[in-house]
Amino acid sequence: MTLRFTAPDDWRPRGIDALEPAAWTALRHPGSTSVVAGPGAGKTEFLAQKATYLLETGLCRPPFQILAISFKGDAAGNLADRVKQRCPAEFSDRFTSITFDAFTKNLVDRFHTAIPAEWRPTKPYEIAFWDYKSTNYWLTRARLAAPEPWKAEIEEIGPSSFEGRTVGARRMLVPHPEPRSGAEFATTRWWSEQRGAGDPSNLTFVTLNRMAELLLRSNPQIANALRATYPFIFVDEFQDTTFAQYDFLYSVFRGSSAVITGVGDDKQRIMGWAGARPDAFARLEADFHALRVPLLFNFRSSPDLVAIQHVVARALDPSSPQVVAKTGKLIDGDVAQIWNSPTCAQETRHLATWLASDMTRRGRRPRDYAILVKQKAEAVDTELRAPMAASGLRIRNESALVGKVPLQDLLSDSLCRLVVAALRLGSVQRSPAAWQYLSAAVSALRAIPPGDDAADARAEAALSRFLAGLRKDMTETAPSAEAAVNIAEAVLTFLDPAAVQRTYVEYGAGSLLEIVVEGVLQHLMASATGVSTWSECLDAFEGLDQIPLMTVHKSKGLEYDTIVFMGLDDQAWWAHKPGDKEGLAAFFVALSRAKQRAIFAFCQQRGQRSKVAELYALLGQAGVPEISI
Ligand SMILES: Nc1ncnc2c1ncn2[C@@H]1O[C@H](COP(=O)(O)OP(=O)(O)OP(=O)(O)O)[C@@H](O)[C@H]1O
Repeated sequence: MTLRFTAPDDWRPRGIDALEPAAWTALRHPGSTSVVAGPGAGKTEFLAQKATYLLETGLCRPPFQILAISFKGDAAGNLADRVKQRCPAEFSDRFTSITFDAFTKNLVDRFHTAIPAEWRPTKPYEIAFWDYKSTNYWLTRARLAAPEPWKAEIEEIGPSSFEGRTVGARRMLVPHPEPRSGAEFATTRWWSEQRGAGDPSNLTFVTLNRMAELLLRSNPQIANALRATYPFIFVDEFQDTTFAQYDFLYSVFRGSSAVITGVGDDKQRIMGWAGARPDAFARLEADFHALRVPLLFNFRSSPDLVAIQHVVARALDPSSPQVVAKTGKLIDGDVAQIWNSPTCAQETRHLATWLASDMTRRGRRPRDYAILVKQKAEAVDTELRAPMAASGLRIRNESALVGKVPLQDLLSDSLCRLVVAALRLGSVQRSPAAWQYLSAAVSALRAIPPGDDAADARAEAALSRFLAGLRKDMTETAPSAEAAVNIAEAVLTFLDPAAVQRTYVEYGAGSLLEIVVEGVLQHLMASATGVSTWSECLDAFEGLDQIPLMTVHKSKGLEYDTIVFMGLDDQAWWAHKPGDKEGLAAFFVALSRAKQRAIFAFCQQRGQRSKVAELYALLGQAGVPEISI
């Protein structure tokens, strides 16, 4: 098929009215760019437009591709969807949107035998997730095993930052030198144990990042192939780039003709504990000669909320520019409030009744709201269930793990979305969006070349036959955990896991697919229990009528009409110290998820507010009223 390209000067944004002038500068700049902009500036949208521009103008022409790297699966999926909506398939199929972890894992899986033997893991290997407690225990053991002079240094290493900072900042070398410090001793031991202590190897994603960097450093021909495939690299949320991830980009693309576009906001840097570099943008500008372009619009929040955000933004960075709100205010009364309640029972009861009445009064859906917490979403989940139920509402903890995968990540996973689309089509006669999504995916899974209409028609006919059978089964069988497993397995067999693995780059040859399948089955079984129709089961699966509850960290990149931040007190913010930028940034992230309204709930029974006094002072400075509940 011959592609028709648009002349760059004639190209216009797709799906939105316009781009702000600075966004045009960043879009057209031929070299690397660092696009720094506040919340709601449309950074993700900018990447979707830039991808469309490069593909449709032929500045990125076949066989070259764009590699877009995000940190979370839902962000990667969201960006891929936006590009698909904005540009035709013959262009968008050269846009790869993937998480950093999936990308590096995929390289390790594909080129396993090219990893130097000293560090090569078993095949297959397991994915390891370490929590605070077990990392702490591991560090204690490492300290006891360490030579005397290094024990004190290892004792100083914090369990939360060990992987991100200590391990992530070091390269795997061949031959690996003898450690010269406590940090090197602990790092080498960490890798050696993950690789070799058991069979199979048990690797964390940071270790996989490091192995991928080693793989490419030791195999210039693979690195060259990667550079030749992807002349354009996008990185979303660039402020969260870890030492390990930045070093991967540096090692592979520095000195090549690769054009890197990093977008992000230093004021939303809340991943320092996980190893995010404090100087990611500065490094991009120095190492890749990136042009810095600030964006100055906010498309998300109403003007009054943007004014409150600006007070917090200035506390984080006194040079923060005043941004222009492009969305109007749609509510009456305060756009932000602090609620002060004497007891937890009083607070949760008030919240539930207020949510129910606000939803009715404004004709809003549960998913227009989000309850945010600093941590321990499970505890708030337990506390809120009964009062919410009494008001006819349900909440769901999106941070909860389903098997090995957080619910939020599961729902945005490609395979999970395909299963849901098929089950939706099995439970109702018509769902054009689900059909379109599924039939396009089936065509990709069956590897049908673009333009082969006869093969497409055959694949569609097979899909229709499969769905007719599925619909019959779902009509004849009432939802139950057992029935849910049976129908999900039928869908998975039809999709063909091997084809899924070949088609979706994130699954590579490793265990992610199994983790997702296990999560889908487990969550579907739970959703099929206590409902009378399959549609209700799928609504429960997707949480359509449930108010999401999540940590601030999980809320990054998302937006809601109204956010309620619960637990703005010393107890929930136990680690916060006045002046701590990362805590203030978390507060800023929470506040800036709101389109129309932000509520901060303080309960006297939960804790004091001396450590967090500065956050209340900022709200006071911004004119946010405090209401007694
Ligand atoms: N040029 C534009 N015109 C109209 N709406 C836009 C434009 N760009 C973005 N939007 C909308 O504004 C909202 C915020 O965009 P987006 O999520 O891309 O912001 P962001 O900069 O990534 O925000 P954050 O850093 O807070 O996650 C979205 O609803 C998006 O659809």
